[in-house]
Amino acid sequence: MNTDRKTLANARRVQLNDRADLARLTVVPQPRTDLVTRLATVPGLVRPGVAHWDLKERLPLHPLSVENAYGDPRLLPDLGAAAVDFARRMGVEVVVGAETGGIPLATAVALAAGLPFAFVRKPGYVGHEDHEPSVRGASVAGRQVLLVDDAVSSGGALEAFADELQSEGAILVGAFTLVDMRDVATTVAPIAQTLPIESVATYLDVLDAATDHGVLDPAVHHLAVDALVNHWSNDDPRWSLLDRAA
Ligand SMILES: O=C(O)c1cc(=O)[nH]c(=O)n1[C@@H]1O[C@H](COP(=O)(O)O)[C@@H](O)[C@H]1O
Repeated sequence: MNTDRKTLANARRVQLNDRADLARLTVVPQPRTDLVTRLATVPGLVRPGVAHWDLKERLPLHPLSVENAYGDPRLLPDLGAAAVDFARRMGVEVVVGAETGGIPLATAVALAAGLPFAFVRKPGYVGHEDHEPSVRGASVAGRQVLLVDDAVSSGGALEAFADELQSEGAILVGAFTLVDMRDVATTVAPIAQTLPIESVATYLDVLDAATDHGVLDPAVHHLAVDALVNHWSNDDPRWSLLDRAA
């Protein structure tokens, strides 16, 4: 018997007719630590070198190329499945991907949860026409939505996407991201302090796992975390130690 037929047979046995219940049976929960390790060891996601904070003070020392997670088609469904419990708890009716990095993940979440999918275009993106609708896909008006993005840091993007969704009449009940960088952000927008947000890993979790699995050198990691957590100033003499260690 193939997996789908087995799932259907189980669903009948326990008298589950609802599509969402059926989807729940097909989700294979993974210990979150395995998922963090898989994420942190995706080739190119954590770069071994050191870079200082960018001008907006948003990107930390090891800029992550989070979108590289989408280069592994076996990883994406498991990342999506990680949001299913959260979506249920929040009473989500539509999963909305934030352009662009949130869209593949949101697709995986919607499929895993058996929920409708939509995406919201990045506000102010050059090349968009003003008259184009900002939300595409399933209708979000009057429905409880989960916003999915690849990362949250200052919450600036979250705030802008929330405004777009609100203008379409959506009820934003939570956000799901791959990496939560609020742990190293210098400022966090009010919405990112109050909206329920669940993520696969924090930024520091990713660095820890990358170090444990040989992607990052432990000496670099130690100094980098110190710099991040204690917010070294730009003229801190310890930056030269970090440069030498890298
Ligand atoms: O394309 C981006 O805006 C982007 C580039 C980048 O290098 N890192 C990065 O996190 N982002 C996006 O920036 C947003 C998170 O940053 P905050 O707006 O500071 O929370 C998310 O929408 C990310 O997709």
